[in-house]
Amino acid sequence: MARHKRGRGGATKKDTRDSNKGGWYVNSPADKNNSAFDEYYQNQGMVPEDEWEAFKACLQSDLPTTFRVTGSRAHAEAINDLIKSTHVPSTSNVELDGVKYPPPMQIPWYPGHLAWQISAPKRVIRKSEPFKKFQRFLVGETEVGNLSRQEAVSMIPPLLLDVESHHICLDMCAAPGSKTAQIIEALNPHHTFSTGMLIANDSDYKRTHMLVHQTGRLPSKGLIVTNLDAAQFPTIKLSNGQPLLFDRILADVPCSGDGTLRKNLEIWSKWGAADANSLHSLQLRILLRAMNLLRPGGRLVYSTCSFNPVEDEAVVAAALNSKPGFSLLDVSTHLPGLRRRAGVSSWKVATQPESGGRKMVWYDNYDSYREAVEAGKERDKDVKKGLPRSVWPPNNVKDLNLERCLRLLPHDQDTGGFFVCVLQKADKPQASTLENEDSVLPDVLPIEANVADGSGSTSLKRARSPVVEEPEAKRGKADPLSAESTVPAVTTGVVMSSEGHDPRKGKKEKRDLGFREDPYSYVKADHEEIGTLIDWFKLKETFSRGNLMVRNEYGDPLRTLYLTNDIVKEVLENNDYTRLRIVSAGVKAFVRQDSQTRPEVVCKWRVPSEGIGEVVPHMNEEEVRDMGLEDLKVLLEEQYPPVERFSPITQTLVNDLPLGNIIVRFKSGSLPDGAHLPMDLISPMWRAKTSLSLLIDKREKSTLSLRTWGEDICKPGPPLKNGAPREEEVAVEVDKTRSAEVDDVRGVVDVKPTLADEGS
Ligand SMILES: C[S@@+](CC[C@H](N)C(=O)[O-])C[C@H]1O[C@@H](n2cnc3c(N)ncnc32)[C@H](O)[C@@H]1O
Repeated sequence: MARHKRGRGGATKKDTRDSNKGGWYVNSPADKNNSAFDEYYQNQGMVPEDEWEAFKACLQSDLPTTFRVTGSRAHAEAINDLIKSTHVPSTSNVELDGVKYPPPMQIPWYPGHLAWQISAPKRVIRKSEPFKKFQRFLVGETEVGNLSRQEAVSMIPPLLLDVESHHICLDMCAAPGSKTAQIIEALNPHHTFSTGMLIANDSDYKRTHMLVHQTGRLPSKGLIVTNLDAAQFPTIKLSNGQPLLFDRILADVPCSGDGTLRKNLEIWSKWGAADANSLHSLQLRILLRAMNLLRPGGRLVYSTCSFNPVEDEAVVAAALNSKPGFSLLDVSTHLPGLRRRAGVSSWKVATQPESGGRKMVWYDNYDSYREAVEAGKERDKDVKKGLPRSVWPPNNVKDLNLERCLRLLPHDQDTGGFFVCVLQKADKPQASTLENEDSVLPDVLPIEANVADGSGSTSLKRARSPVVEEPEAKRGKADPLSAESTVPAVTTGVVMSSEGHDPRKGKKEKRDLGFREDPYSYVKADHEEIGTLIDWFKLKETFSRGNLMVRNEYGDPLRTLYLTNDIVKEVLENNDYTRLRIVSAGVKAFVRQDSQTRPEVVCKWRVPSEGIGEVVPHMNEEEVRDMGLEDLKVLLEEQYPPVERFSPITQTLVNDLPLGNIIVRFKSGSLPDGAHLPMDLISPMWRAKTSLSLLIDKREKSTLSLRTWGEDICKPGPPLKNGAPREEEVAVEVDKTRSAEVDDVRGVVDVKPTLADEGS
């Protein structure tokens, strides 16, 4: 693959000049320049000539920080109001070295004005006290899931997906999960019980744990995280034997990422035409698989953070031509206030062959490219494998309504660059739907003849042998383009024997023995432990006691009980979890409090803070105990305050309570010391023999304190004695449970998003 030489830690000017034989200077990231990039996009014409300077200048400038107030929380509005009433005024008159900087501004096109942009540069944020305070607020609220740092343009695809609470959704390339979070929010709007599901998938195992981490801030009983190649996403079976089809699919595919040049500076030096060319096939295979998995009438959003038509319109055009019954949806009236450019219907294709000194070579069409390949002007391996015909505009390109695609150019609204479009599947099932899809050739064999024959026909033949360049780095072990790589149906389930023997079929199904996650099984609804916690928390009939799941083969409630909804249960019970490569499912609803071995503790389970939203709505109202803001102060100031430290009302209340986990509500209000709790707060608390403690971790406590008192009033807890927690040290147990989550993920502890991922 023709590429610019890449320095290990970022190429220096000298390095790159030395490596440059044909006059293609690759600059250091600091230069924010790449002449190949300029030539390529100036030739594409999608940035009008008279806007080139503005486009380029914007790309070379720093990207503003943007974030969203998460929408599924009842208190999203309260948090938004807090920003408006406290932080906007406090940052309104910031001046540094004679320059005035604006306060955070609401992004005009984001629904409910729940998204914000900070234009002040990082240097100013670091130096100015009001911005520093705002930054601390942002970090804390992001940790607890009230805010999500995300690039503005990256917020668009989930908004166009139009998710409702009953939808069955698939996020095919989901990590690190900023769009996944938006889909979860849309599935769980304020105060409604969602019956929908989201499968968030990524082919990179480590990155699926970023997803688990990210979605842990927005717990949902309708969530499954999987680790599969999206282009071969398996057919999921339902209990009636039918395949599961999705109402909504997001294909936010891997891409060359030149739309992120403002924050991923290393792309300046690495950029080359070959990257987009090599990604085209994978992107197309992912999109085609998504189309097969969509239900008739369903909606599919395809997006990239690349400007390149080869990764954008070319993929969409080839997909539309290959699958009848799909059309591009006109979303021009959606998201008013968002400045967007129409998708293009003509584009050019270039390569940068090494033999030509990496000079850009333009090909008008597939045939001229093949001639060059045969004449030895391109790479030797291109004789067998090279660019597919689908990277060029098809002859019927004008019939495809590609202008309905959206391209976001940075200088329009001071954002990153992005491409997005919405595909709608016709209501009536078409010939190539899921039922027969598994038996046909893999989706992206290069597409022959008809597209380029001028007929304008949407029917396509498959070529006999693949002529598709596949990015080596992205390719899995099995070549997905080979005829053997049909998409496997997942038919064995957790109900079957561990050997994967399917009694219905009388044949053995292969399991993925290399997949090292623990199994999933449901605890019997009449299990004694379930009965104990139903009695203890006074859970009503509305609580689905049959939907508590554990991570062991036998359904034993040993350490953690996860709650799922019915559709997730159906998927888990009818499909082999190793074939689906399920990394996590549901929400952590109950955790065993093992240090509490006293006989007086009737129920040894507690609700972790992530389970509160799913458990509390099913409790009898009187089981949620009210406490005052002054009690909250005591609980934050001390880790295990003795009962005598609390208000007389609270002392009377707890004296009547047995030992164990109780759920408390602190009413919104104010204190004479200036504290203000803007919304009711429901939290798990442990009633020990002589003390009380909040069952939330230190970071959550600090954030709560910052929000309510404007400062961190939490004091550090006492050190452990020989590692053994005392009865009062329950809060330490809370943190230990978090490390147990790391055990669950089997050694994958590197879950921090990289710079490139942030807000992608
Ligand atoms: C652009 S990022 C997705 C960003 C994500 N949607 C978000 O909003 O946070 C592309 C992701 O695709 C994943 N990926 C690459 N090849 C894939 C494949 N064949 N199947 C599924 N995921 C893939 C990468 O690991 C990467 O996490």
